[in-house]
Amino acid sequence: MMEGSTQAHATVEQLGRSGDGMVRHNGQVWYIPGTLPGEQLHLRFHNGQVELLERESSSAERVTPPCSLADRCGGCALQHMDSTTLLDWKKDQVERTLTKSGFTDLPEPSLYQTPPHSRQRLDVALQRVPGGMVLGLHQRGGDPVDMTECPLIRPELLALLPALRQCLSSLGALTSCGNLAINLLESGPDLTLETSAPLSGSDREKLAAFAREHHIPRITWRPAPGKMMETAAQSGPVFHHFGGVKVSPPPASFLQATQEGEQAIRNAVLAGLPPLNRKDRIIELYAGCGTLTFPLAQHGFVLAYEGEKAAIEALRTATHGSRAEGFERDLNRQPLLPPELNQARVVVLDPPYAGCGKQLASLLRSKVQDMVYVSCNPAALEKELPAMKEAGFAVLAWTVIDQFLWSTDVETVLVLSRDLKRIRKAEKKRKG
Ligand SMILES: C[S@@+](CC[C@H](N)C(=O)[O-])C[C@H]1O[C@@H](n2cnc3c(N)ncnc32)[C@H](O)[C@@H]1O
Repeated sequence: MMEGSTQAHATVEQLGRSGDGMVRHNGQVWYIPGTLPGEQLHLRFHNGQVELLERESSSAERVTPPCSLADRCGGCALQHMDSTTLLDWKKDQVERTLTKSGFTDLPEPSLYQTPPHSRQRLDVALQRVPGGMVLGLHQRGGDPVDMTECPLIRPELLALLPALRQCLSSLGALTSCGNLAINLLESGPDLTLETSAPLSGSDREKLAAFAREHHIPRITWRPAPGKMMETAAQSGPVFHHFGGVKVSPPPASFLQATQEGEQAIRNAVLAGLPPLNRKDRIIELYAGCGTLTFPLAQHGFVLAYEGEKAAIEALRTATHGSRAEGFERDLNRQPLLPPELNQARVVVLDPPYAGCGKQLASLLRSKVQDMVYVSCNPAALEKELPAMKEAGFAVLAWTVIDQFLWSTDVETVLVLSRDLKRIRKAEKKRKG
């Protein structure tokens, strides 16, 4: 045995937020990737690190990962867990967050899990290696793993990867590493490429030929995240429908990860609206380019706010003839104020991963009685829910959507109200 190293046996108590099994040793907490609650482990502790020597028992919830890259690729932390148990684990996380924030006596949640082969949005790292190009997700804290298979993504995306890899490895602009975002839109895959050096004329010709051959309507290039984008190749129009309305999403725009998840979110949001007249105003915050706006516009008049210029421009262009109006606004710098919010019969919000920041306080100070909150991050919810409880809101319904299968991410739709009549009605319905 090496100096300073000790060995011990421990049982995994629970999964941590990153999906790793948690054990205790000498009063300290350790996380072991690839292990599940109840499993007994033989561990070695050395230099402040833990090493799994042997998994001595297997949980009944353990399954064989469907992907041979599962132990390396950073995309899926929990492929070794039965997916029904995984959905339950995600539900428990949200439930714990709600109860911790004071929302007890909760209604039964609705649960939804997206199937394999459904991911329509992909963000992959590119790395030049001797003889070719690696295209894939990073291993945890390491290099990208070549995506030679993936049971998560849509089959048409997987089928495109070999030709894409070949095309990208022929580009002079990819001297070392880069990034590629793909949104699979109705018009076809929409590609946004970042490269380590500028695109040459010959690179552009190669991308244009690739776009024509593989029916890729648009390939956009930018030198780095946040930098100006330019179209590198365009072989046709770019479009997608949201709630029956045709939108032309900008490059690298936000798109829900799967169509099935998008539909589950939309259904939960629409089911959570209070009774509305068509004249009633719905204020939608963080609207993107209209995923929820146009379905909502069939129930009331939507005032949609979004901070990203290109996204709100796409939304505004598509609003002609619909019952929605779009506004560009950075809701952190310039949150909607109570007098603006008070005109809404209901507020629907779908903030980014970090949550809704400064916007929340003014929302809670307003007279708004009903909200539908879409969250992709229980940790952000944990920060924000206590203030909602304090401001008198009750949870009328909650839906947990496992849109990111085999990962630890979880999407939640919360229907919140402080309208006592509506709360009582919902309670009566639930209990009686
Ligand atoms: C989770 S996405 C939801 C988008 C849309 N609801 C959908 O389902 O496609 C969050 C959106 O918030 C926008 N956003 C992020 N920070 C913002 C801010 N400070 N002000 C306004 N919008 C912001 C992003 O551009 C993104 O479109």
